[in-house]
Amino acid sequence: MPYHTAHLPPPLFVPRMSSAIAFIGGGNMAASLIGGLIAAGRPATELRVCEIDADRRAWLAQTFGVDTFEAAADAIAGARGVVLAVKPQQMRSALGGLTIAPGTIVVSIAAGIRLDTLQRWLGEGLHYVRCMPNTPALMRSGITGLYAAPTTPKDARQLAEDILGAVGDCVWLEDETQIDAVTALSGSGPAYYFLLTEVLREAAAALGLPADTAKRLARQTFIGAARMAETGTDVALLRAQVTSKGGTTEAAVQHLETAGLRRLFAEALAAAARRSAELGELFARED
Ligand SMILES: NC(=O)C1=CN([C@@H]2O[C@H](COP(=O)(O)OP(=O)(O)OC[C@H]3O[C@@H](n4cnc5c(N)ncnc54)[C@H](O)[C@@H]3O)[C@@H](O)[C@H]2O)C=CC1
Ligand SMILES: O=C(O)[C@@H]1CCC=N1
Repeated sequence: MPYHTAHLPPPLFVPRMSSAIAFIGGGNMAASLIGGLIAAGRPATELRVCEIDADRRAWLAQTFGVDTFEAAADAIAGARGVVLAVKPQQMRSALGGLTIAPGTIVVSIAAGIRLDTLQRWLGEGLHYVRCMPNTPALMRSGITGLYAAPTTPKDARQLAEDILGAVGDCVWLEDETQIDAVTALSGSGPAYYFLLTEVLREAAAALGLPADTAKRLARQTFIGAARMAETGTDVALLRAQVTSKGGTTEAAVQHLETAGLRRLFAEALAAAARRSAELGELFARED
């Protein structure tokens, strides 16, 4: 001890608040989030991933320069935030026997797993945020619905928003049950869009266009239309601008309306929301 400090008491140990974020599950959604966080300026050294698949671990380490672990306990040690990013059906076993330090922020992106279930599995003393992102997160064009109980501290909400905000927009929800509707709309939504693209290109091919040409036209039409919607102009107005009185669009739209397109989508979204709630019930019954 240097001479001039010899008479002083030893310094108090003040633990430095870790800024590390650990992912449990390093699949598609985790990779999108990790890519987004790194692009947003978070050092790869602050990110760790627990992934059971060895090839995937190697890919994650090579692609992002993050530390990877086979055991969740090693990945989460000292982390400030833990992102739960395994499939819902894999969650229970991924979290089995895991003890997360009190005060840690737990951000779940799993479909259909309620906060009360997570709390029962992982215990109290943690700060939970439930999120529903979507796959355009890969292009940093995602949108995520987030919910946290009113008592959740601001810094926990902020960390969740930093993570999901790195890959797109964030929308806070007032009630956890709204996550079911978010899952039905934006969570599953990219699939509806891709399905519509498939349906349109098949229909155009049936009208006599070469398959490749139909594919190109269908894809670019949606991309172009999405860019127009991105300006913020109401899509109903954009639709009206395409729809000439007595013209071709009117003929098609009238057919879709009469055939019950709106009802079909209302039923489809209701089915997705119902499934999300059902999964919530199923997982709530798991020990
Ligand atoms: N794919 C989507 O459109 C969306 C998915 N989600 C949610 O995101 C979560 C992840 O989904 P994806 O990335 O699509 O799945 P994924 O299958 O690509 O990734 C899951 C990863 O977890 C790994 N894994 C499985 N068990 C593990 C364990 N015990 N410990 C460590 N790693 C383990 C798997 O090897 C895999 O790499 C799911 O809960 C899903 O509900 C949320 C929004 C959209
Ligand atoms: O299909 C699913 O269950 C997940 C949730 C939203 C998108 N994919």
